Amino acid sequence: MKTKNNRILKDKTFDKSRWIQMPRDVIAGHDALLQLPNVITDLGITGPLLLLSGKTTMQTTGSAILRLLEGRQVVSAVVGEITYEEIARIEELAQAAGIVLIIAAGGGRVIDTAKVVSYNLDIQFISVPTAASHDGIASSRASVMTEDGSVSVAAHPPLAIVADTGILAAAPRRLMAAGYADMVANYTAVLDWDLSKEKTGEQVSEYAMTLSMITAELMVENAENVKAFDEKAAWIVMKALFASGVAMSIAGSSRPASGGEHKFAHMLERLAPGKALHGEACGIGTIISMILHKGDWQKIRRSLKTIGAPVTPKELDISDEIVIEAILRAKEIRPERYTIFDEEITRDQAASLVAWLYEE
Ligand SMILES: NC(=O)C1=CN([C@@H]2O[C@H](COP(=O)(O)OP(=O)(O)OC[C@H]3O[C@@H](n4cnc5c(N)ncnc54)[C@H](O)[C@@H]3O)[C@@H](O)[C@H]2O)C=CC1
Ligand SMILES: O=C(CO)COP(=O)(O)O
Ligand SMILES: [Zn+2]
Repeated sequence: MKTKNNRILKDKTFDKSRWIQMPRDVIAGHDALLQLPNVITDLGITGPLLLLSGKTTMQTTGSAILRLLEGRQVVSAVVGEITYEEIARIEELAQAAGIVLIIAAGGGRVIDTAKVVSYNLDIQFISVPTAASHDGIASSRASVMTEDGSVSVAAHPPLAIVADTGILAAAPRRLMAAGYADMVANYTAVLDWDLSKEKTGEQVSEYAMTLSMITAELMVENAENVKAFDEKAAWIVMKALFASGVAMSIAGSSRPASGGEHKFAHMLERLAPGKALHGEACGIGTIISMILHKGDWQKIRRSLKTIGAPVTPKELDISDEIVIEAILRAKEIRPERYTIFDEEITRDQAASLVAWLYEE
């Protein structure tokens, strides 16, 4: 792994200064993908490119990108699960081909993989989301699956984002509903950060908290518009996903967008792999967390129901027992991150929390 001077600076903790990294170019809207060649030219990048995509998305957006970049040297690779092994495989490929820029076209896992490889090899990357399913599109953090569960690691934010609302609107509706739920999760993520400040003295960023909270509020206010799952809806959700990513970059951690509801979601993914999309699990975690915080959980539940995101384990084909287990074991994920799930919850309490999910 290369260690450049700027990496040393970036990783160093300064008492009185902060290093915030943000994307430089953001191109969003109808047919935005067609601008990709211009974006690369604008960035002044010449040399071999690496296109990363998923199994499905390589055949659609990935292929379209290869056509758009005809005449340039492009190596392509399909990314699987996001694990350290997979990251190492892509790093070897990038180094062997002398790659100067990565283009990540896919869902959250593809983009997170590119982010980590970009950071580790000090190569820039462009984020081309194919689904409005997560708020990692712009953030400088990545979530990596390990044997001990999900870990949040330092990564590069994209140098540019090319978000084509036509592509996002054409993706399965379930994906945009998941992105919506990942945003609604910001409500309880912020409440947990505040709770941790009170209980553990953790430092918070008021700016990051406010920005994160606004994105959640905008989602709830726009539930009826998002429900259409058209390009306008993609635009609304995309803007919020972007802003939430910026909140994470300001904070220098995923804290403003990931609290106990995310710890629950990561545990659920471990206990019932492949059943729920990340955002879907976070949505259910948010309802549970809001009940624990004694906040307006019905508002969260109503808004998720409006856009068709799941609000019960049954809708995800997951048993109530597994969800109870995920509530009780959420604290095992990132124990250093204090949230309401780290307070004492008995099995009976967890069971009644799950029962509340089914209440009309
Ligand atoms: N770094 C960060 O700040 C964040 C990272 N994440 C991470 O992102 C991941 C979740 O992202 P997701 O996109 O939900 O998961 P994902 O990357 O697994 O994608 C979900 C599914 O959607 C498919 N898909 C994507 N675009 C499609 C399209 N246009 N048409 C048809 N199928 C399409 C993918 O092939 C995949 O099967 C998790 O690993 C999560 O931890 C989530 C939020 C923030
Ligand atoms: O998913 C996130 C925000 O939506 C952040 O990811 P982590 O929960 O892995 O920190
Ligand atoms: Zn999330």
